[in-house]
Parts: sequence; structure tokens; C-alpha cells
Amino acid sequence: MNIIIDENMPVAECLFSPFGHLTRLPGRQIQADQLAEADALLVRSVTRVDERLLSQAPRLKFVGSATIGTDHVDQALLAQRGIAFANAPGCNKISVGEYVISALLVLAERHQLHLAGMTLGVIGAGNTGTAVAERARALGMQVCLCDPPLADAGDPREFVPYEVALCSDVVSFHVPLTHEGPYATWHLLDEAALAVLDGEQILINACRGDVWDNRALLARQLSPDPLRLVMDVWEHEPALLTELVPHTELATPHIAGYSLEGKVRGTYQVYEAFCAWQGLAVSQAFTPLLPPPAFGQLAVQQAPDQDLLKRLIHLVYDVRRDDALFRHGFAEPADFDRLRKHYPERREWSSLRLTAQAGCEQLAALGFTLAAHP
Ligand SMILES: NC(=O)c1ccc[n+]([C@@H]2O[C@H](COP(=O)([O-])OP(=O)(O)OC[C@H]3O[C@@H](n4cnc5c(N)ncnc54)[C@H](O)[C@@H]3O)[C@@H](O)[C@H]2O)c1
Ligand SMILES: O=C(O)[C@H](O)[C@H](O)COP(=O)(O)O
Repeated sequence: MNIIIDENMPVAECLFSPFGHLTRLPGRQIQADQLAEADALLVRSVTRVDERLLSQAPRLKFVGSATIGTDHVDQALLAQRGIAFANAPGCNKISVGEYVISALLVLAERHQLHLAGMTLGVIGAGNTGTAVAERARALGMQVCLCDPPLADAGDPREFVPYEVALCSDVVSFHVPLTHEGPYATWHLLDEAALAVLDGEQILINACRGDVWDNRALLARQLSPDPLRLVMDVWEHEPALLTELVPHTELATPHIAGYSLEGKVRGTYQVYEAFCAWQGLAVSQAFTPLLPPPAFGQLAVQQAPDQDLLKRLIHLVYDVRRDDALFRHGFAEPADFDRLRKHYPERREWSSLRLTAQAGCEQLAALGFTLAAHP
């Protein structure tokens, strides 16, 4: 079997080499003629899987994407051609949750905000939105969820309309990019939505760039009442509207989901789907694919306040590292992909083992690994 794999999929050799011959290619540059002999294609979000790419792929029978998002894949076309498809739902939801909380702690410090009691509107209450909501609640934030598709489908959680969620102190977007239908999300944050926001509000986009109208946003940022923006994703990546970057509080190159655990989980979920498609049992375990965490064990002596939480969280991952790398390293579109390809290793909070006494349950709710105090 010939398997074409995006070169940025960790642990792919180990998981897929037993199935056949692997060819690793830069995802954004995979060409139709390179699929002439391919039986399976494993991609990330930068490969557009469409009519053009599949025009010379007579043998192709399986496409996997090691991502949550699927807007780069023409799934109707795959179904029509009898090509199986799998993505990796939820694979990097913890990573996105941790990115958003790190960003909030940075902005809280910068603007002297106390997060407990502040309101957070989560737009899209699926895997990543829920991961953000759970962590924000653990910090004492008042969370409201906006998800009309789930509300209409009878999800028992309480939901608010978009207009209500937009009034929150922080509004964080976690929707898929869709262009059609009653719930289309393209330019969900447009000029009209921007007009109701005030300059004290924090807006976070860690879903897809095109969900925000970046030109309208730039106009707002150049006005006397700019917003506090955290942007991980951008319209037209990698050729983004560079003028917007200096008008953000935090700017990163689409790496919110790039924890090592999140990326390895993405490859692993595609491997599981591939095994199922082949009618084979999964023979490799997930945990041994990860290196041991570089952290020792820390003792927490008291119930943590916002400052101690920030220090613990930023010991493992501080979004300012990625913001600095982006601001200094991004000048042209090729830099966007280079920064993503050479992303420094980042672990999830669970990799920091804490011993804590009673009263520190919040740490477990945030996702740290807790052992009882000796
Ligand atoms: N920046 C990153 O690194 C990163 C990482 C993971 C995912 N993502 C993006 O985030 C998106 C969401 O991820 P997820 O795991 O939460 O997906 P998910 O499918 O679990 O949840 C998405 C939710 O959005 C809701 N939704 C759809 N249209 C909506 C609308 N108009 N208004 C409000 N809610 C709406 C859906 O009902 C669903 O519950 C992905 O599709 C992907 O594009 C980005
Ligand atoms: O949809 C996802 O899972 C994320 O956006 C993912 O982190 C994107 O990373 P990429 O596939 O572009 O490397």
C-alpha cells in the first residue's frame, strides 16, 4: 500500500509504516500527480482535498486528517468516489483550552483584571468550546454558551443567543468554518457584530480565521475604541492581513492546538480509524508514543489564588512565548508555515504533577495531575 503523509504529522512513521510504503510531503504543496499511485492520503489542515487534488488518484481509498477542523476536505466528493474519510474530533481540545486560559491570565495581568466573576461567552460549545468553558469556570468565571445547532438539537445545557454572548467581558470563538446553511459561520464576527462591542471587551479567535472579517476588524482597531484581541487564526492564512498584528494583544500562527499531546492524539485517532477501515485491531498503544514530561513534581501548600495559578500554568505553557516568536519571526507568508513547522515542544498541564492538600481541587478541575499531599 502507498501512503502519502503530511511531513508535519508526528509519530506517523511508527504507526503507519507496518501498512506499506510511506511518502512524506509538505502539506501545502501536495500535487495531484503525486497521488497517482496513492492508496491512502493523510493530511493536516493546510492540504485542500478537492476535485483538483484528486483528479489523478484512481487508487485512493482512504483520506485521514489529523485535525479537528474539516473545512479543507470536500467530504461530499470523497463519499461520491467511495473514499473513506476520518478526522480526529477533539484531539487538541485540551491544548486549545489551555491556550485560551493562558491568554486570559496574560491579559488579566496586563490590564489588572480579576478573572473570577468576569463573564465569558463561548461561541460554539463543542469539544474546544467546552474545554475552554470548563477551565474558565474552574477560575471562577461566569460562562454562557452560544450554540444554536446544539440548542436546536435538544442539548440539555443552557444556551444564549449570539447577541447576548457578545455582551460578555470575554468572547471566545470555537465554531467550525461553514459557508452555507442556517448556522453558517463565515464572517460571524462582521461589521455589525463589531459595532455592538466596546473597547474593554476581550475577543479570542482560536477556531478558523475566516470566522472573523479581518478587514472590518482592522477598521475597528484603527478607531478610537479598539478591542483587546487574541488571534491564533487569520483570514487567508498564510497570507494574512499583516497590518492587523500590531493591533492585537496576543498574536500566534495557528498553534492553539499544537501541544505535543494534541498533535500525537490527532495522528493516533487517524491510525485508529485507519485500522477500523482495514478491519484490523489497533495494535499500538497511545501513551508510549509520548516522551516523558520534562517536569519534576511540585508541592502546592495552599489553595492557589489567580497569581499562583498563573505561575503554575505558565510553568508548563505561556502563550507569550508563541506571541514573541510570531511578532519577531513573521514578515511574509512563508514565515507562517516555517513557525508552525518548527514549533517548539509544548506539553499539556497534565504533564506537571502536583502534590496538593485539600482545598486545591481547582487544580484537578484545570487538568493538572494531582497526587495526595504526603
Ligand atoms: N486554532 C487551532 O489550533 C484549532 C484547534 C482545534 C480546532 N480548531 C477549529 O475550531 C473548530 C471547533 O472545534 P471543536 O472541536 O470545538 O469542534 P466541535 O465540532 O466539537 O464543536 C463546534 C461547535 O460549534 C457549533 N456551531 C456550529 N455553527 C455555529 C454557529 N453558527 N454558532 C454557534 N455555534 C455553532 C456546533 O454546533 C458545535 O457544537 C474546528 O472546526 C476547527 O476549525 C482550531
Ligand atoms: O483543526 C485543527 O485540529 C487545528 O486547527 C489544527 O491544529 C490545525 O493544525 P494544522 O493541521 O494546520 O497543522
